[in-house]
Amino acid sequence: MEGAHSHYRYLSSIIIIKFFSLSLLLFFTSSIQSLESSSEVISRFQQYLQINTAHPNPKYFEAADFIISQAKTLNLESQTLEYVKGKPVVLLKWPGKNPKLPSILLNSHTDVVPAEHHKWNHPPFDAHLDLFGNIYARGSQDMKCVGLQYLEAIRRLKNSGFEPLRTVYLTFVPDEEIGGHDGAEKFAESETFKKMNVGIVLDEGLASPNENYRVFYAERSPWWLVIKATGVPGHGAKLYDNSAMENLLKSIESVRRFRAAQFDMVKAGVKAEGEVTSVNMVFLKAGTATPTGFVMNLQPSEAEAGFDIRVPPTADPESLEKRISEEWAPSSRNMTFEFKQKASVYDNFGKAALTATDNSNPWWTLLEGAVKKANGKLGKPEIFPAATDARYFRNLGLPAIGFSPMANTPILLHDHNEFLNQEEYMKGIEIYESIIKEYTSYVEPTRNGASREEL
Ligand SMILES: CSCC[C@H](NC(C)=O)C(=O)O
Ligand SMILES: [Zn+2]
Ligand SMILES: [Zn+2]
Repeated sequence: MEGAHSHYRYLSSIIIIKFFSLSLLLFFTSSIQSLESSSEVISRFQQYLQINTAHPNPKYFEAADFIISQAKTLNLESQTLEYVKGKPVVLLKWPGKNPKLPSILLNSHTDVVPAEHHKWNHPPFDAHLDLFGNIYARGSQDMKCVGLQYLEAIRRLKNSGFEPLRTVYLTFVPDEEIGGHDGAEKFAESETFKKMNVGIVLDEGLASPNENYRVFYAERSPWWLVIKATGVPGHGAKLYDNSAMENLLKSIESVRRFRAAQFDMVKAGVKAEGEVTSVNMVFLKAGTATPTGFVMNLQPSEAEAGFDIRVPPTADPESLEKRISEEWAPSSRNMTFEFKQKASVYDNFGKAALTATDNSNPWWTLLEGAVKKANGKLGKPEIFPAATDARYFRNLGLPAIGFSPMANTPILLHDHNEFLNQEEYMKGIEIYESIIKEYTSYVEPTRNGASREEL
């Protein structure tokens, strides 16, 4: 009896051991499989990063060919629009089951800012993957990551058999880094865009050093101001009023007082970066130059300075214009001014270009829900401090949300050694998978509670 019992125990332990080794084997096989597929995903990201699309000579057609080849593997419709020669806009389409419903536009730009190669630890177009999983490349954060994450999310959805109700469009646009005038601006004004019947646009955001993704509902308008002073020239040893330098310095003092007051509100935590008007002097031009240097004993008759000003959509642009003409460049002090760029804070209908972040905007609520479902956390919605292509869509009165899913990542756009960790990149794909699923499945409810789709 005793022997039979121990024999039974022996057999059952063998069965248990076999069961565990089989599960272990299955576990490792599936990990290896997912490791393989994630390495393919990362390798596609590296390929895109390796295409040098830096200004002033971006390889736009190489980037377009790469995107189109990816689109083919996904069975997406593709077309290349060339509003300006040499500047392709690649438009991809994943048709929805109900083409009458407003569509979703996922936008990204293909260009990147130049890099000072010798100041990087890894060459900026090698897309080097280091031991920590960090991928170093210009564009890894701004914003080739987002462009390919959209595509990888679609790949996963397609592989799972998902079919969207709404149509998804993707645009890969040129020239964002130099203003977007020959890219997103022309596209947003086009007949093609009108026919797409877009309901919501997603565009770029910024990395977040903490666990909360940053998300943007508006942006500050760039005003690039040049002020010029003229004045009486004279001997460098003479004290007199109304020299060009003195006239310009009075303006600079006034600008600095304004700047400090705005910055103090940010420092005190009263306002966020995007909620104040920033002004930074970006050049100073004056003096009488000779081949051996500036003349030191001559007060020049002309002096000028340039300022990068960013105006939030919540600011009063008229009062800032008044300040510029009365305090920063008053004609009474022999001053003139011109704008190299002056984007309106209003949309085409004269309203502040803001995308609602409450339940009046279903796309906002859906985004919040989708990020949560994918185990991501959103920070408080912000005003983007600089300019993105999203402004061209908001100007048309469309909702546009700036979002680049990069948490726990230092903000390195336009910086040396820009990188993104591969795990963060993979997590971002899951986030977009969730967003695209929610967005494309959304059916607008009607007053009586039924959905428009049912009617
Ligand atoms: C004014 S067009 C240039 C666009 C650029 N965008 C970013 C994100 O740096 C900027 O705000 O300076
Ligand atoms: Zn960008
Ligand atoms: Zn940029």
